[in-house]
Amino acid sequence: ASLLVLISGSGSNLQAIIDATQSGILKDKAVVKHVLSNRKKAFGLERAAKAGIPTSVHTLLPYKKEHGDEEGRRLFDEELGRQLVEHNPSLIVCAGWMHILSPIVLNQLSAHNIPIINLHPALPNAFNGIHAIERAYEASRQGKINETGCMVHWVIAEVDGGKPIAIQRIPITQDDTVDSLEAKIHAEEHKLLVQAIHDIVTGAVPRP
Ligand SMILES: N[C@@H]1O[C@H](COP(=O)(O)O)[C@@H](O)[C@H]1O
Repeated sequence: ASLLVLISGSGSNLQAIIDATQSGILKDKAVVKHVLSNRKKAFGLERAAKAGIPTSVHTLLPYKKEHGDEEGRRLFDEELGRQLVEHNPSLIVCAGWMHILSPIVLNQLSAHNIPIINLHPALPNAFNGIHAIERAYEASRQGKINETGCMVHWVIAEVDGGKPIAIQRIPITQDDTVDSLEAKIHAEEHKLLVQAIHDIVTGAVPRP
């Protein structure tokens, strides 16, 4: 199976996928065909280059500058969808991709039957959107929750709202700090994402 990975930052989850395709559970089952970032400075691009994986950068700002916010975003999304379809991967993986995928992009992908998944550092419908780890930590300090987690889900237009594929619950302890909680979540994410990709490309998890 060919994977196209979307990133915006450090790429530690991309690295977990690359390692798994080279010597882990994805060996001979999947390859990372291309890495696309919406940020030029994303360290994940260096990780991909080091692994010999083709990369590209597609940024929103030039579109906004030339066409204004709304039209710029629409044209950015249309071009993003066109590029993703052109690569024609078996599966698109959002691994730390921080741009909301609009129906403009998702409709192009479903028209070409290309499935897309996302990784989110919280449990389903608990802390959708940004700063999920910090918000979970704050809620735990207020005694509202004592666990959080991470999930891999199918992408739909509702941010982090798609059907979960895999979930990992993570306890929040009294002596946790935001940093220790973040470290716990990232460690689990690396395993959960690789396992979810494995289960999709081997057919253990049916496509939506
Ligand atoms: N959306 C969130 O962004 C983070 C990306 O980490 P990295 O893969 O860039 O290290 C992950 O925690 C992911 O859940």
